[in-house]
Amino acid sequence: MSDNTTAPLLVAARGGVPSRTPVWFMRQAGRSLPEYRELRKGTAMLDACLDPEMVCEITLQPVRRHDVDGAILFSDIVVPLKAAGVDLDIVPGTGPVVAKPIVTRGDVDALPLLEEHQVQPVVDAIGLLNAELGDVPLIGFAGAPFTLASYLVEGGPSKHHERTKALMHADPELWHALLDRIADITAEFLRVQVAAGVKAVQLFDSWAGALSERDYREFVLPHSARVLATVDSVPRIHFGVGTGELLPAMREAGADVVGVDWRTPLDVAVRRLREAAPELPPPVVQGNLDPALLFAGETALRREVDRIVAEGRAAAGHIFNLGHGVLPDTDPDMITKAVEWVHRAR
Ligand SMILES: Cc1c2[nH]c(c1CCC(=O)O)Cc1[nH]c(c(CCC(=O)O)c1C)Cc1[nH]c(c(CCC(=O)O)c1C)Cc1[nH]c(c(C)c1CCC(=O)O)C2
Repeated sequence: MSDNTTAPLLVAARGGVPSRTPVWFMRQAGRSLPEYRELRKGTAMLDACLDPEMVCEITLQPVRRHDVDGAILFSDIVVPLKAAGVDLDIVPGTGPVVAKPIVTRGDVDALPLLEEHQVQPVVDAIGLLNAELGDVPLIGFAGAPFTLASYLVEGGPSKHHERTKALMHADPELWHALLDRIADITAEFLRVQVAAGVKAVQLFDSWAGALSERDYREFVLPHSARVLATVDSVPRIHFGVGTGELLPAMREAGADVVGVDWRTPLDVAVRRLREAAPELPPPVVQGNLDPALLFAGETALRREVDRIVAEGRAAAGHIFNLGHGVLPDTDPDMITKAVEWVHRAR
């Protein structure tokens, strides 16, 4: 098995010069692929996530099909909560739904911690994957404390996160106790993945963009920082949606690579990161094709790919990705083409 030290994704993540611009797509494994839909027939999402052979096969599907430079472990941000014993499910078309949302101190104290044996199927899947993947690095991931807290407090997906923000401001002590507990679970889940052999990790704080920078720094950053500090032996990617105002703070939390959504051009993101922390090494970024542009036809898509590769040159390293996940109705051939164009762009 290779140690992937020359894999373009890992070279770029360290700010080096890769042999080609590395590219992978968030949600590359999943509903855009007919072979995924076929395999998942009759198996619930969370059951699939805890079946090592299925996790291995679904993780490999986009690697075989698209020639991407990274494999993202097929799982979900709520898997460690479910494995630890939280009563929740992933409802098709809705997302994670929690049976008993968190309201009181008693609810927080009752949140279980994660024990390694509870995610043994994920450990087994990582073993199977590393035997199959060759030089393509496997990326592990977890949901960040704020995004997981939003599901636990709201009880499901939320547009405005009003219960979450109300708890944060009305009872900061309870809020910090909750995030502390979630950070323990998330940190343990990432630690287990790294020990099992993932080569990089991504911390998804998908909904952090709902916060002001002030609230992010006070109520979220210290907890995400504690999580990221536990996995400093591998490159750490930190991503959220709508986080143009938060990019320097998200880097400060301990990111080696800052994920950028499509709203902020990469050269602008790099300038913000540099200006906020001139003492740090030049920034490395990941992003940031708008997932909707995979529907725009070849001419428009190619133009966008070229623009993003050019803007990414402002960074010390650039990992090409979407600005958020692949949409379910995406034509997989457009993903394959986008990957080809990223690799050819000079
Ligand atoms: C917020 C969030 C979730 N899950 C995740 C996030 C963070 C990333 C983001 O911001 O999109 C992370 C996630 N979820 C999934 C992956 C797999 C790996 C990959 O990126 O390819 C990853 C990295 C699989 C999945 N997770 C889910 C699916 C779809 C379920 C299915 O195929 O039956 C997949 C492939 C379910 C899920 N899980 C979640 C949602 C909102 C949904 C969609 C619900 C729906 O519309 O049906 C919560």
